[in-house]
Amino acid sequence: MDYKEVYEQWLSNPYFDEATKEELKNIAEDDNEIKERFYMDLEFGTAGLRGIIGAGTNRMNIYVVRRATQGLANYIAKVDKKSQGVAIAYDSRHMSPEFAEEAALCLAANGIKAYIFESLRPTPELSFAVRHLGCVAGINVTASHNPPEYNGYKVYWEDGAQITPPHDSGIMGEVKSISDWNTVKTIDKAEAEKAGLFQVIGKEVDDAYMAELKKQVLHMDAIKAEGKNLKVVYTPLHGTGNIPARRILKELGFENVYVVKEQELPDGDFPTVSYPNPEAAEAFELGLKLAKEVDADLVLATDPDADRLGVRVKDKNGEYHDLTGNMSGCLLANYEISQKKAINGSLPEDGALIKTIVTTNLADAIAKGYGVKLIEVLTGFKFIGQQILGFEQSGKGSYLFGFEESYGCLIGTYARDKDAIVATMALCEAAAYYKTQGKTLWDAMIEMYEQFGYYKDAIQSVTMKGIEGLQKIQEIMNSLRQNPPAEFAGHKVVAVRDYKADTITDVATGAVKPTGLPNSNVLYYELTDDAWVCVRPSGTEPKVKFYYGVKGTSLADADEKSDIMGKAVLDMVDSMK
Ligand SMILES: O=P(O)(O)OC[C@H]1O[C@H](O)[C@H](O)[C@@H](O)[C@@H]1O
Repeated sequence: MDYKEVYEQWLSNPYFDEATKEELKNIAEDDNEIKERFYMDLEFGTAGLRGIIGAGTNRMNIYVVRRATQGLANYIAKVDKKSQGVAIAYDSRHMSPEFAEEAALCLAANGIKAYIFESLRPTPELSFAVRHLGCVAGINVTASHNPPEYNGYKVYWEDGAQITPPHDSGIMGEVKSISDWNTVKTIDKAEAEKAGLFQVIGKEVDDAYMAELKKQVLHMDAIKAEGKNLKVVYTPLHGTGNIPARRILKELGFENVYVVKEQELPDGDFPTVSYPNPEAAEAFELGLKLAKEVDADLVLATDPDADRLGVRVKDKNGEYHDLTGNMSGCLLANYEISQKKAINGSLPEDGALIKTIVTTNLADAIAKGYGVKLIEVLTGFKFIGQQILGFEQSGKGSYLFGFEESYGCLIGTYARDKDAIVATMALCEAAAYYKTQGKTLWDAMIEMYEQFGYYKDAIQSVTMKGIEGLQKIQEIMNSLRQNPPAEFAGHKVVAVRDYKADTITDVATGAVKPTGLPNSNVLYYELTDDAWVCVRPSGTEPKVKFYYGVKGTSLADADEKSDIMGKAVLDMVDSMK
């Protein structure tokens, strides 16, 4: 069926409600809009479904949510795990509670018990809840850090991580095979409750989650000594972090937590930011203003579903420094690994630090420095979660720390997705610990660079929206594959990794070896002088991402090299637009 036919079907099928039809009738004269909404079904990307809220198969609405849930229910029935139930959470976005309830009612109609949170909760708490309640799966209605017009649907399996093979293709296959909307089930809420298939959850899971976070503290002594002195500015960016982040800090003894008032309460319009992403400088504008007023040691911002944490830290001269996800991830990796070693006397023989392929090589240097294994996975925290499961199943491997450049990390294994609440806690703990030694977090950062090398990494993203944008992104990837660059900013390409073709080609010898990772549309250039460039289409936003990294001899040298590399990357992007 072409997009026009699908559009007509939505208009004529009694299954769809009148408001949806009205919305669709209003675009009858706009062929391009009809095409954008119906030329494809919304697909699972890096982190589940993500799309603009509205009517259409390529949009987020109750029908797309129900169909995805019916596919999940069919898969759960197939693997014979219906009795375990499914946990459901949602964030502060428009339609999030509605979509969550639709998902719960679809599951209930399929005889699967839904455990649905009473109000908004962070993504990591959902991941924890799946494990805690012994559910077979989890659903989180969130579009993470995307702009306000978006919503999304993340799916978790019983280990608490977002779905990876074989469950991802199994579930997606079930969703795709639903062609008749009338096979998508739902029931009344009262009926679902009566049948014991709709259970509201809240406090008990919250308390258990908090208890797990507290178990991750390494230096309660430092918190006791400095918790009352450390000044922290925190913003939940209108999302889910407000209550849990403040609760954990308060219960541990951090007395000076200043919350950015204008961004404290949940609001799906995200009125103070155009883009609620801690990677964007604007997310910190109000936080930094408050930090200067109260002379805070650090500024923390969690994204709307509180799985990612952005960080700014004050140095001894009172200047605030931006920490990228690579920097804060390494700072925490170094703190966690060094202190576990100090406290336990040694690290587990099979301890591992896990990062994604687009994450800084400083992580490799840290792992090497502590003699622990470094594991690289594709982009997506789900692949870090998958490694933890692998350790459990094989009995080999101990998880030390895992992080990504995009501000996600996890301490401990109580959850299997990145957790900005535990990261908030650990950064405050690390700040308290370094304060007991007369150091700031920025001092610790510089010490780490001195020990392991001045690595600097950055990213340039180019937004290309709609069908045309998608094609353009494919053209960029194709053109790079056909004409491999020989150098970037004077750094020669030593090897080309093509994760789609599963090849690593040594440029000098022509020798080819496999990447060792699943297929993915990613190109990675290993360059001379420890530099690198990587290109991949985003799986959550209409963007192509250019990541790059350099290694300098000092902070200033790394900055300069990074600027030059950034310019070379931008020139390349411009020439391809
Ligand atoms: O780069 P994208 O595909 O848009 O994904 C953006 C981010 O999405 C999730 O948060 C993943 O866990 C991250 O690994 C990823 O960096």
